[in-house]
Amino acid sequence: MDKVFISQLHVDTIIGVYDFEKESKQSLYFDIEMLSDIKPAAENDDINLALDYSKVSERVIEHCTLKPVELLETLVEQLAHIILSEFNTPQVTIRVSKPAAVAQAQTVGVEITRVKATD
Ligand SMILES: Nc1nc2c(c(=O)[nH]1)N=C([C@H](O)[C@@H](O)CO)CN2
Repeated sequence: MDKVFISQLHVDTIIGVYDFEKESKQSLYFDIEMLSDIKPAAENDDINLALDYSKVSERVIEHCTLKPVELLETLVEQLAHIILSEFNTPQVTIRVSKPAAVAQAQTVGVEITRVKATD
């Protein structure tokens, strides 16, 4: 199937295990890939038939700045659930990077792939 993707979506938010991390925002970067049949949107040239990456981006930013969590794992599981339940995609892969977390590394993070539950 085709994919709609978002690359390096930047969100500043409170995230982390340690006390000092709960006092100031840190940068997270999201790479998101969503399976999508793009043919209906392409054939009709209609945004209403497309998986709108702008709306997904807005929703991710909104959620990240709502209620702080400690782990990247918690955040990406929440986001995968939101994307699969609110948008027309059967599978999402989310990779989140936290570049300031480990000084000796370029970046660190977590990646998950989740599929929509079938009835
Ligand atoms: N697998 C994970 N490991 C770590 C996380 C995390 O969210 N997932 N978080 C931290 C701390 O918050 C760290 O970012 C502070 O430097 C450590 N390990």
